[in-house]
Amino acid sequence: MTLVAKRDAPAATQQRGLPVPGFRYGEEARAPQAASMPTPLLRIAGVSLEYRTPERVIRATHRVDIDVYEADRFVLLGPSGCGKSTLLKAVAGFIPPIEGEIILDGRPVRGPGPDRIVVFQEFDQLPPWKTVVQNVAFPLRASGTLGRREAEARARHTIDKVGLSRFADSYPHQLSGGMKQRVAIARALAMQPKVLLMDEPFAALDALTRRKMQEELLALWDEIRFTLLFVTHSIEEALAVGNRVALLSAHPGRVRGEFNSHEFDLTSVGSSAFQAAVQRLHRRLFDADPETAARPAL
Ligand SMILES: Nc1ncnc2c1ncn2[C@@H]1O[C@H](COP(=O)(O)OP(=O)(O)OP(=O)(O)O)[C@@H](O)[C@H]1O
Repeated sequence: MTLVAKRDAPAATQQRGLPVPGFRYGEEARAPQAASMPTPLLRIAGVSLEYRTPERVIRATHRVDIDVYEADRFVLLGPSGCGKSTLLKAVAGFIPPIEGEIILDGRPVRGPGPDRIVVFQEFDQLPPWKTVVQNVAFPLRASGTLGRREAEARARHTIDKVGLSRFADSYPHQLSGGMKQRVAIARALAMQPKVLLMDEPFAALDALTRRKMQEELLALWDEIRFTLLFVTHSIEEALAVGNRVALLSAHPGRVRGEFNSHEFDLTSVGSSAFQAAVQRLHRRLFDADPETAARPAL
């Protein structure tokens, strides 16, 4: 695991598990010269977010700075209530920052848009009366993005990309959980978003199913290389799913550090290097916070 002060190599330049040119592993790793870095696809710059109720103002995040590059699997990791979901909602365009700016592909985010799609936990709840192709085509039609024929063609193309063309005319109940997740992600990818947003998508699942879903997600990323912003409060999940992890402090969320985790995947989970990384992140998350120091790694 590499700790970097600010930002790390974009996934587009990485092979999972292989060193990135210009990077060294270990605590002394340095980010390459700014001139050699591509422009971030998503820039969260000094973003503070608040909720206002008649009684009080709740600050959810405080001056968060994060750069996400194309094809990153970028994870927001932090304890419950640190503002991860709020940050994701702000990127989705549902909550405007009270200070700072969110910039996607050079343009400030001013509201929701089809260039940012949230994949919800309920990927197991695809409308059962629609076939896979109908499920994937539905948002394209409902949003007025494409007409019937074009939507079906795009849906079939995307279903092919996620490796489900043999099941295009099947119904959800004929698919495994992992296949349903692929359909849900295909539905999002068919909209050709710039970033996929996932908020604790596997939190409600049992350990085995969760692992299967994580495998499916990573396999899909290997094939398609979409850009992912993923929220979790599980340190293990963050290290296994992400190539970069931003650690947020307890309420209000501030970035406590950024970690390069692309040397890990699900096969590393039992390794001593992985466990050492978990411990290090755990200390980093909780050490300076006596109230939460006693909490176990999730
Ligand atoms: N609609 C809301 N109105 C007022 N306060 C809110 C609202 N939603 C969230 N909050 C507060 O904002 C803070 C951040 O909440 P948020 O849900 O973003 O945290 P989180 O890190 O995603 O937590 P968890 O891991 O438990 O989902 C918390 O203190 C929470 O109580």
